[in-house]
Amino acid sequence: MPNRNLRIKVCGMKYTENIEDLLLLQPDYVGFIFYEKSPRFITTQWAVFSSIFKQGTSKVGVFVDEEVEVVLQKVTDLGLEMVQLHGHETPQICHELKDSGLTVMKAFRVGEGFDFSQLEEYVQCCDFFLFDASGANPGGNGHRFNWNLLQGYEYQVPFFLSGGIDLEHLDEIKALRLPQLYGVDLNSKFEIQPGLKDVKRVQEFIQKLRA
Ligand SMILES: O=C(O)c1ccccc1NCC(=O)[C@H](O)[C@H](O)COP(=O)(O)O
Repeated sequence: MPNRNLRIKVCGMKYTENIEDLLLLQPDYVGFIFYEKSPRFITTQWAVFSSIFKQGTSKVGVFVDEEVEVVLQKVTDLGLEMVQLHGHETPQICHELKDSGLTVMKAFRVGEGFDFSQLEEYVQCCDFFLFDASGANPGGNGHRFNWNLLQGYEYQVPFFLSGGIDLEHLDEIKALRLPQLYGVDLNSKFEIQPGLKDVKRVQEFIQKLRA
């Protein structure tokens, strides 16, 4: 069976009109970067954003080694449905966030020699994992990693595939046979500039993935 039902997360959105255009495509998740060093760091007034979201698309806050209190405050203020932790957050931090009722996704950078057993202590406290590539920044590097390495993943926690995903990878993604693969995460390869997505290219990806 081809991977037609994969969820779509579009990450690093920044501009109101661009978000409105994207929402017409009904992505499952839209990610906002709350990491000041990222060129996708969200600076637009959130009040504008929160009013344009429709049912069916979840707002994801992406944090890097942020204080739990700060994360929780953002969740409350902005109505985030999920938090994506992209730093060195411990299982304890994930537990704290999950115990407060949040959906938690922990990101890991996968490369040669990646030890999947380190995920064991995250299994109980994460709803999702996100597998990304390494790079100079904690995320949004536009690099792919060797997806064959994911054959070594043996836990039940569903995961998002991430890292440099582009239109040219569609066939390969559809052909992946990874039982826990839940969704794909699109970011820099679909950008006109950091934080501004080429919505037509995202649309092409979604249509072709579902076709
Ligand atoms: O996108 C960022 O600038 C970013 C910065 C710091 C932490 C996480 C970040 N992005 C998180 C994501 O979920 C990205 O979509 C993921 O890293 C893949 O990005 P890309 O390689 O550009 O497709």
